[in-house]
Amino acid sequence: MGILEKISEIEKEIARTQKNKATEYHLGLLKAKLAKYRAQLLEPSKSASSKGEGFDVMKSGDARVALIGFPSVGKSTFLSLMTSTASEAASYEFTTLTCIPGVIEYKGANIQLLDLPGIIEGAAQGKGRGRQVIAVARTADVVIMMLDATKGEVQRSLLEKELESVGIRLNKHKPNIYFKPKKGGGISFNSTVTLTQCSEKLVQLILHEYKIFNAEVLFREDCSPDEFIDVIVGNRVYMPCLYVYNKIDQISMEEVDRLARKPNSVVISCGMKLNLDYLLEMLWEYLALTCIYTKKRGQRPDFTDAIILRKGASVEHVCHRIHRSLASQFKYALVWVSLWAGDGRGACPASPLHRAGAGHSCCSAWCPSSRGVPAGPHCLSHFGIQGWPDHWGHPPE
Ligand SMILES: Nc1nc2c(ncn2[C@@H]2O[C@H](COP(=O)(O)OP(=O)(O)OP(=O)(O)O)[C@@H](O)[C@H]2O)c(=O)[nH]1
Ligand SMILES: [K+]
Ligand SMILES: [Mg+2]
Repeated sequence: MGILEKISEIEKEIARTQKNKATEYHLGLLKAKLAKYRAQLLEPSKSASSKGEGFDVMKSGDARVALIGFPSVGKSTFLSLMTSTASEAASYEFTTLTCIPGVIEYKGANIQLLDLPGIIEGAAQGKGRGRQVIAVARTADVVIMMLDATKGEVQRSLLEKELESVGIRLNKHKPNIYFKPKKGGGISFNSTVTLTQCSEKLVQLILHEYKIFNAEVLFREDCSPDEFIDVIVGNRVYMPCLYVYNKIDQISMEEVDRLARKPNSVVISCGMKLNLDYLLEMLWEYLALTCIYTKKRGQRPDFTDAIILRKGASVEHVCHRIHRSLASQFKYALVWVSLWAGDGRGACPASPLHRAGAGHSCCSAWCPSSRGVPAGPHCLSHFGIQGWPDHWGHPPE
């Protein structure tokens, strides 16, 4: 039996096994087996590596964002709109066949945006260019999962499943489990919290499946067996993901409202340039970047020249960015925190959007001020608005 068949056998068995106390160990074991086969599947075969051609785009700028989605959801249209790079867009599927990089300039940062071929169900197993696309996704700082607002929710769960199956964990944090394989001494198991999903016995069974008989395990969080397996397997990528529903010009305002309220989601129309500036703000937040400006005594900082670092960066990081030898001779720093730069939301004078005075006249977030009140056209910010769907009524002033 091939690996694909083994995987599908196990998946079927998991599906038909009722989840209860009596089957807990059996299910745990099945999941461990499944993770093992999937890992085998992803081991680069010699023939597959040669197919990576054209996808080896150099990382550049302050951060990298990958566009993942089914064919014809508007990924290339989006790249052409947000960057100075043109990527061919057309109404037929698989217009884009390779990875096309562009640069978004925002708040003084250069964000590399990667347009990629559409992926389909089975991508992780090598259908279409799925494997290469997913390999690129793993190198990104944030994934934008672009979805067609006119199509059903199933596209979202299918894509999530594809990414899950290759070890990409979306909007999840690394499980707080300490795990250290040892040379001897058996398995020592401890937890600092009450566990409701895993037990010592289950942990042992799973470890044995991986032929690990000596290890130290400490649960600091009430994790599931899947999360524990992730820790053993190791090479998981924990990545922020923004779900972007495009083509909202084609759906009703009620539907737009429903989609916009989903977690980690933004609604846009590339065709009519709706809500793109809000998307940029969200992207900035998900990238967790921060602008740092240096200033001379008695002078204002130069807001057009930022040092871009990840949030949480220290003064030492800043020193290293300025010059390699600075940190070792460093004495002290005066640090100001500016409110508009601090939360990444306010009007940043360095933002090309704000400087150009584009849009942003109405509330940019999805109606944070009108909880419970149905959303309307006033909730959408514009990015040089290019039309307005008639079926939404009057556009905002
Ligand atoms: N109505 C509407 N059409 C859009 C919008 N954005 C893109 N399109 C159209 O959708 C079609 C597909 O756009 P592409 O940008 O080629 O989509 P893609 O995701 O790059 O497609 P592949 O490269 O084939 O995977 C084109 O005909 C676009 O004009 C939008 O906001 N509204
Ligand atoms: K297309
Ligand atoms: Mg495309």
